[in-house]
Amino acid sequence: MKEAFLQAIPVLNKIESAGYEAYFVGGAVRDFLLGKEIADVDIATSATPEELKSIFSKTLDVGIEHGTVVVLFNGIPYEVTTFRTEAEYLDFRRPSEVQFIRSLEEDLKRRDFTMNAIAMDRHGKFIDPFGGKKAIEERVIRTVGNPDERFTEDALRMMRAVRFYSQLSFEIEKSTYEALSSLAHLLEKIAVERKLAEFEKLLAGWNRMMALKIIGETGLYKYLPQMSAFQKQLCSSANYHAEGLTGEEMWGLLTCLFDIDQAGAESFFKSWKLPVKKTRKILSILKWIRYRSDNEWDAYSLYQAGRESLLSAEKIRNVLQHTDLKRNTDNLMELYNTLPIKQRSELQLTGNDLMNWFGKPPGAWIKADLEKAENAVLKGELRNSNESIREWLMKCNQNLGKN
Ligand SMILES: Nc1ccn([C@@H]2O[C@H](COP(=O)(O)OP(=O)(O)OP(=O)(O)O)[C@@H](O)[C@H]2O)c(=O)n1
Repeated sequence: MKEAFLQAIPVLNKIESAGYEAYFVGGAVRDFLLGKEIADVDIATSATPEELKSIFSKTLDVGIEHGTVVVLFNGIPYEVTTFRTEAEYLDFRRPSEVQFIRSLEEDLKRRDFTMNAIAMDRHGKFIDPFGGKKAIEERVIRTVGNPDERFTEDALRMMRAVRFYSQLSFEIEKSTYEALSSLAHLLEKIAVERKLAEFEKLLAGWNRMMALKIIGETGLYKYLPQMSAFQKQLCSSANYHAEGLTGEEMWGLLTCLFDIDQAGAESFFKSWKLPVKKTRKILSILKWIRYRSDNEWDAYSLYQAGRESLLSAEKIRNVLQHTDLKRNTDNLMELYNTLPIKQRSELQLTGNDLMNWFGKPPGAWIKADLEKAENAVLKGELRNSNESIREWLMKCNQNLGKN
C-alpha cells in the first residue's frame, strides 16, 4: 500500500474500533490502481458526522450538511464522509436532501464512474461492486448504472467524463458517450466556477486536444461560456499537437483557434471567471502572437515581451503552424540571451540620476530619456554604464539644443 494510505490507516482503525465501517474511496483508490501519484486520501464511513466528532478530538465542519467532516490526524487533514444517498436532484446540481445510510454499496452506487466507485479497506482489500477495476484495466470511462440518471443527478459529471478522458486517455463507453450528447443541455444550470475547475483539468490532460473535439462533438460546448460559436474549431482541434503547453498557453491557443481579437479574448476569459492575474498573463502572450504575425523579433520587442511571454507566444505559434518548437525557440533564446539588458532595472540609469545631472524638475522628460537610453543600450549603440549613459545623454541634449 502507498504511504498516503498507510499514514491514514490509524484513522480507519479508530473509526472501526468505535464500531463503524470505514474505507478509502474515490480518486485516491482509482489513482492507486492506475499506479499514479496519490494526492488526497478520502474516507467513507458508516459513522454520522456527529458520531465522528465524538471519536476524534480534532475535527472541522467543512461540509457537514453533505456529511463531510475533516478529521485532523497527526497534522494531516482527511475528508471523512458519511455513506449517503442523495434523495432527489431537483436542480441537476445538488441533491435536495442528503440521506445518511449505513451501507457502503449504496454509497458507491451514487458515485459518477465505475472507476471512482471502488472502496479499499485497511488491509488493502477492494470492494468493487460495479466493476471499477475491470474498467480501469480496459481503460473505459463508464457511469455507475444508468448514465442518464448519473448525469441528471449532477450535470457536472458530463464535464468530468471528458476531463477524465483528457487526463487518462481512456475511451468513453458508448451509452455514457450518448448520454453526453442527449443531456448536454443540463450543463446550463451548472455554475461557471465548477465548469472552470473541470475545464482547467481537461486543458492540462495528455489527451486534451481530443477532449476538446469531444466537447465540440457532443454539444457540451453550447453550454460552456462563450463557446457556442466555435463547434467547428473545437471539432478540428485534434489536428493540432499541443504537447508541452502550460494551462495559460492552452487558453491562449484556444482563443487563437477561435480567431478572437484581444478585446474578445478578454471578454472570453471574463466569462470563464479566470483570475485577473492569469487573464493579464494570457493577454500579454496573445499580444505578442499578434505582433509576430506581422513582424520578426528584434532586440526591442524581445526585451519588451520578456522571456516568459515570448517563449509562450512562440510555443503557441509553433502549435498553430505545425512547426518544430525546439529548433525555433533555441535560436530565439540565443538571440534573447545576447540582449545587454533583460529588464528596466538592469539599466544603469535612474530618474534621480537624470534630475541630478540636468537639474530639472520631474516630468515627462524623465520617461522619454530613460526610454531613449534603454533603446540605445538594446541596439548596442551605447554601453550600459552609468558614466557612458551620462555622457551620451549630455551629448544628445547638446545636439538637441543646437538644432
Ligand atoms: N460530481 C461528482 C463528483 C465526485 N463524485 C465522487 O466523489 C469522488 C471524489 O470527487 P473529487 O475529489 O471531486 O474527484 P476525484 O475523483 O477525487 O478526482 P481528482 O482528485 O482527480 O479531482 C469521486 O471519485 C467520485 O466517486 C461523484 O460521484 N460525482
